[in-house]
Amino acid sequence: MKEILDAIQSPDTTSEDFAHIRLPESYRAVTVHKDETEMFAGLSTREKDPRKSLHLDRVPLPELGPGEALVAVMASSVNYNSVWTSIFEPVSTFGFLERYGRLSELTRRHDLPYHVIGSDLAGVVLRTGPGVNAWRPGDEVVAHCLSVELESSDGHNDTMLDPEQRIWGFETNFGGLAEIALVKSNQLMPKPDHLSWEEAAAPGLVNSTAYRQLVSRNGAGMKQGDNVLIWGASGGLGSYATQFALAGGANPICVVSSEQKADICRSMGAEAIIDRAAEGYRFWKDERTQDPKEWKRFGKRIRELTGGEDVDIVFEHPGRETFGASVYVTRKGGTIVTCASTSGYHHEYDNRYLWMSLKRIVGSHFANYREAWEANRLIAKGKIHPTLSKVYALEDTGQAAYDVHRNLHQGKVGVLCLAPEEGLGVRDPEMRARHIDAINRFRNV
Ligand SMILES: C/C=C/C(=O)SCCNC(=O)CCNC(=O)[C@H](O)C(C)(C)COP(=O)(O)OP(=O)(O)OC[C@H]1O[C@@H](n2cnc3c(N)ncnc32)[C@H](O)[C@@H]1OP(=O)(O)O
Ligand SMILES: NC(=O)C1=CN([C@@H]2O[C@H](COP(=O)(O)OP(=O)(O)OC[C@H]3O[C@@H](n4cnc5c(N)ncnc54)[C@H](OP(=O)(O)O)[C@@H]3O)[C@@H](O)[C@H]2O)C=CC1
Repeated sequence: MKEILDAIQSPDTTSEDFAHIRLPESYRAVTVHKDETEMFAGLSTREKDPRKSLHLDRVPLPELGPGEALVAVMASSVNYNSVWTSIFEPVSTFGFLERYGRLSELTRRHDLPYHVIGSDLAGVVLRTGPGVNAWRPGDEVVAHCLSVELESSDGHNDTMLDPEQRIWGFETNFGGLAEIALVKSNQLMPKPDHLSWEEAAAPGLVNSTAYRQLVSRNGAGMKQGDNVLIWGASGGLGSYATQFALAGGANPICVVSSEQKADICRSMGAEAIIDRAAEGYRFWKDERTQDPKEWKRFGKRIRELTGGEDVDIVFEHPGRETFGASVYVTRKGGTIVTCASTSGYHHEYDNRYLWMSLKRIVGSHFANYREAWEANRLIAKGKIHPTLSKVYALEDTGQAAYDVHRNLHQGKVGVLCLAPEEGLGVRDPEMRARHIDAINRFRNV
């Protein structure tokens, strides 16, 4: 591994050198174990501790197949899907690996008693498999997390609709929280030159998801002037949704749960901010009963902030706890676009407010290659910035996932994999200098 790291850090290493570099037989990777899927049985979601289930193991290097690439991972980031994996909710990810393993001889590699997790990376291509022409050893890359087979016609208008669509490092093995990752070559995109490895690894999954959910015509198709209600506006998804709304001439109404988070939203340029903790909204009276008076109080607050207007788009992901309110506060003809259900996946809302006011609920999930590419291009052009707050060592990934699970973090939490320290990998210092305040906005807050 030292030879690989030295090659990456030397400016003189050629693609040819990378192509001939010796690959190790094994590498260090963050895993969950199949024989531990019941370890949290009987505990509440909150009590399930990722620090107990995430392991740093040495695992064998997988064989490289056609259309694939092995990438030396310099840095990765924690996504909420890794939290779900680590607490074995809503289902154990080993079911995904078993199902994928049944597909073909090649996919059988993924069905193992351990799952190498992680759905983001920034690093360097080490080897490419047969049929890969667009990428070469030595290319500095980030990887998006859409894995598709594309053997069916269904996915050929929009690859997210492929019946064999999977999220890499969640529904496939050999993910990015490791020293080496296995990806399909159509997951690769150029690493933005002005960012360090850990900064480049931070946006990927959430930036692409927020782009499809909010900006793309496959999602809400946001336009200039739209009022956009953004739940968790300083979190992983929300910190990018807020930037897209501002950059696209829309008006974000940012919901957060502390004054500190409100300050971060202000520093991004948002003006309309609701501190849900300070204002004490209780959309549910008890486990089964919602309180429409609270939806109305929330809607009034939005109208105060917008000069009397309701929201065109709700950027939804908390799910059960907020969904009834989200449907209520959307304007006539508006859109509730949802990609998750962090607080519970059985939603309840009053359907009269949906049909009588001609509102739409749109489901959105990750992004196709083109959408991920467009989202990454905006990062590379310095129009949208990483929201990295804190960086952990690979061996501390359990703590990093714990922070995200307990909502102790801001923006994104990074993980150094092969990178020995933060700040490496910047290839365009001039451009970086122009954007340094925005790049560092979330650091250490
Ligand atoms: C990028 C980051 C993203 C995120 O972070 S998202 C958040 C994390 N993700 C999650 O929380 C989602 C985790 N996944 C799940 O919970 C489950 O994954 C799903 C609920 C999404 C799906 O569950 P399943 O059991 O895989 O699907 P089924 O459809 O209930 O069962 C599969 C069997 O049911 C058959 N079936 C499907 N549709 C129908 C139908 N309409 N009528 C009859 N049968 C149907 C299939 O064919 C198949 O059958 P056969 O088992 O024999 O292969
Ligand atoms: N389908 C897809 O493609 C994707 C789905 N996801 C899913 O989206 C969800 C959020 O992911 P991500 O943004 O990265 O996570 P984060 O934890 O980084 O951010 C979520 C934010 O939501 C807010 N929040 C949490 N719980 C509640 C609640 N009960 N009510 C209101 N607000 C709440 C919090 O902000 P605050 O406390 O400040 O209000 C928090 O910062 C996860 O479930 C994840 O799995 C993520 C990416 C892609």
